[in-house]
Amino acid sequence: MTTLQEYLKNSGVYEDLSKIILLIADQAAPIRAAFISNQSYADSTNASGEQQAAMDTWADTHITRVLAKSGLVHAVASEEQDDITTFSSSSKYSVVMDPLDGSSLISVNLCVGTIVGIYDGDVLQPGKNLKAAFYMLYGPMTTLTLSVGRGVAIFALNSDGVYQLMQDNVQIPEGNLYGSGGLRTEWLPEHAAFIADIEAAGGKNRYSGSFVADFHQVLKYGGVYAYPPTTKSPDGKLRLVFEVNPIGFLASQAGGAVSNGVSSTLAVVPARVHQRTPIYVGSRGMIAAIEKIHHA
Ligand SMILES: O=P(O)(O)OC[C@H]1O[C@](O)(COP(=O)(O)O)[C@@H](O)[C@@H]1O
Ligand SMILES: [Mg+2]
Ligand SMILES: [Mg+2]
Repeated sequence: MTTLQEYLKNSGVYEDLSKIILLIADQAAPIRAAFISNQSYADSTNASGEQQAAMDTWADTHITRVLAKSGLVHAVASEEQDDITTFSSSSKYSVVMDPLDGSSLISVNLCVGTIVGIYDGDVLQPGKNLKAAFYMLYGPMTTLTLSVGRGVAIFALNSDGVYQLMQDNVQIPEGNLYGSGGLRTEWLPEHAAFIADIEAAGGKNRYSGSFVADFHQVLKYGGVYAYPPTTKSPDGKLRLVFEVNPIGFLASQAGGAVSNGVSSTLAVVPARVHQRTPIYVGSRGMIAAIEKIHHA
């Protein structure tokens, strides 16, 4: 059995970066334990104007507090915080996070997760500069899907509270599952044509309302997750910094791709911490197909 600690050591990851990854990964257990007493939806909204779930703020406060105490990072940018939080630390690392992704599913006990990216330097960097990207997925198992720039590995938290390696060198196969956000009546013609082509080829709709869960299915089975531009929201719904970059980095490390429908989002330099972007992420063939439609 290879543990997360051993994987990081064998991958030659710098000690301080490993410590940050291990520290955040270890918050999966307290986050899972908090669900039962944080089922409500607060009357507060986040910087994206979305109603916050009690678990959104609980996970955000908890992880931020743990990172502050550790002295291991100099800044955190969170989906649930208006501004970047800075710490008096000499660390060169900063963290971007969606502390709880899939918030609408908390009260129906479906799969949600925590998405994290780690930079050397500040947080407003393109996703291709990430030094680590990972997500914890709170499902039947607690899993951690991670890349430190040497491919993608999946770990599961075992009964001893140790993350054990389940799969290394994960590769996204070509596949035709699709999950698409947005109201069908608000899709733009290019997206509608893309989905129609997938369905005509026998593609199945797999969309749960949790980006991190839907992506994990695409990572394993192939296909595409999309939150497209719509007539009401030309930039789609997901945030570039906290959601699209870490997951897009993982997809690219697993032989897949990420795009805004026209080109890769990994090269985009974020102008604002909460900026949204349309996203298509998954099998290379799927991303090539949507970009071909836009370039036609
Ligand atoms: O309810 P919609 O519009 O389908 O949006 C669902 C999408 O929104 C999200 O819940 C946004 O993430 P948060 O839950 O972190 O806000 C994604 O996880 C999910 O894919
Ligand atoms: Mg999210
Ligand atoms: Mg969230």
